[in-house]
Amino acid sequence: MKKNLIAGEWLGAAEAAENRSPSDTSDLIGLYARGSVEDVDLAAEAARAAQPGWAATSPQQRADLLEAVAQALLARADEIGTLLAREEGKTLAEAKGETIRAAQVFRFFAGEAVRISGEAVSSVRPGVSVEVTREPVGVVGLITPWNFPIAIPAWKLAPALAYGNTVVMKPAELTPASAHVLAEILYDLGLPKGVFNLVMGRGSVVGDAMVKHPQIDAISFTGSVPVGRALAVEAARGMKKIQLEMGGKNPIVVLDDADLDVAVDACLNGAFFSTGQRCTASSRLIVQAGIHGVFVERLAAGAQALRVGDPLDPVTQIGPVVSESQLNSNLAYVEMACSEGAEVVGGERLKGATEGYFQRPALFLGANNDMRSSREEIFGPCASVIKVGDFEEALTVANDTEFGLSSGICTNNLKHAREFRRRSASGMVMVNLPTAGVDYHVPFGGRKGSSYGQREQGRYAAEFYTTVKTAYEFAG
Ligand SMILES: NC(=O)C1=CN([C@@H]2O[C@H](COP(=O)(O)OP(=O)(O)OC[C@H]3O[C@@H](n4cnc5c(N)ncnc54)[C@H](OP(=O)(O)O)[C@@H]3O)[C@@H](O)[C@H]2O)C=CC1
Ligand SMILES: O=C(O)CCC(=O)C(=O)O
Repeated sequence: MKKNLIAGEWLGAAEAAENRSPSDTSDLIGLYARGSVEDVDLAAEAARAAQPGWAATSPQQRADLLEAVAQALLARADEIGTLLAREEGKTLAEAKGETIRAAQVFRFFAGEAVRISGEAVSSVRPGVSVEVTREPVGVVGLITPWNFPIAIPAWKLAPALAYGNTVVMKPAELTPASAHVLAEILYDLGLPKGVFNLVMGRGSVVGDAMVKHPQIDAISFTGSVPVGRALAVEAARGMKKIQLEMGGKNPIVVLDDADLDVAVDACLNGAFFSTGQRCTASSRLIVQAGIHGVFVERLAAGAQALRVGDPLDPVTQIGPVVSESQLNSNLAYVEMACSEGAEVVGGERLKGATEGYFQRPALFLGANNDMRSSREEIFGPCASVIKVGDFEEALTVANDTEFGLSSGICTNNLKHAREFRRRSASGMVMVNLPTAGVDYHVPFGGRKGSSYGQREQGRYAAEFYTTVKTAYEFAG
């Protein structure tokens, strides 16, 4: 059994969860400890005890540690990428890319650790000086999803450690292996005990205990809207800081003047790569009438030509869906789109060489924005195609959603590109690019029902992982 890392020790558990590959259910990756409420207690206490010491380390020590993690991830990118592809199902190229991205995140925050700064401000009172500084929040709880099993832990953990916090982390039970490797790397690098604690297990047990724990000061969560909302209520009860990254129903507008190749590539990539299992996936393709016919023809041909299969086979472009329940949910949305009047192309379950959860990418043609299949996040390889008359209608439809994570436009018209960037009600806007696939060093997050609290990633991560102190001094 792979064990939890709590207070610097590897601790087993009474129960273990099987980690099986979604592309081959006979491939048992391993048994992973299923932690308990008591494990959360131990981890939170250990993190609390370790926090003052960790905050007192020099920025250079923390930077060196984060840089060493980056190097370890890079040195093992092939091995970790293969493990990640096996446990989550994204292709080997995507999984290796994600591992490298995790390393880049650690390297970025190694730099940030030595750049923590404040402000000296003139007081309005004579003889008084004012200084604004940043301090760690304390103990942070990180609850991470299955769709980016190493990058999301990395972009929560690296800033947490860089700014002097200690951590209790719970990865998704579907994909604990990548997070476990991260824990092994930190352990092998000799991180002081209690600074980083890994508690694997069920969200309803471990995650729930984390958000309720009095020794955990802040929670950073990525996952579904219902769980995120429930955590926010619980965090408010305990007066904890909280940051939520949740769903999306991200639009790409394709205008008549778009470069057809660029638009088709952006939509295929945004909608279907990583099996559509990205909160930034392009799930609503909003297409102007003049280009609609030729665009749909090219898009449908492209979607049907995508090679679905074993993520470890280098020719595969689309891996399996992550789990049977997610596949069943996707298939129900395919049926729903059909019964709502859309013309469905693809979307059926595929038989692979192995027993896995393979699904052909699905397009819901002739959809409108009122259909449930166009409004609810599916989180699979499914995209609605919605025809519109002009730019204004496209923008209105794009913004007509309870979400607001990422949005995109394909156009060669500078005025429309600029207008879209200005008036899109989303946290991230892409021009001639897929809505998914973001840089690691700039803020990530959305508006409306997609996100809550401060932004993740880049320098903006400091807003969540630090707290500001304003000090006044009278020099006499
Ligand atoms: N924004 C995003 O990137 C993601 C969005 N999603 C959306 O969520 C849907 C369902 O996916 P799912 O994995 O079930 O998402 P969840 O929100 O259930 O899971 C995300 C994380 O939260 C944990 N969790 C679950 N329940 C609780 C709880 N009561 N208290 C604290 N933590 C909890 C999970 O643990 P565990 O899984 O171990 O039980 C996991 O670590 C997807 O179809 C998709 O729409 C999913 C993943 C990522
Ligand atoms: O699009 C990306 O690069 C990141 C997506 C993401 O963070 C997510 O799906 O949770």
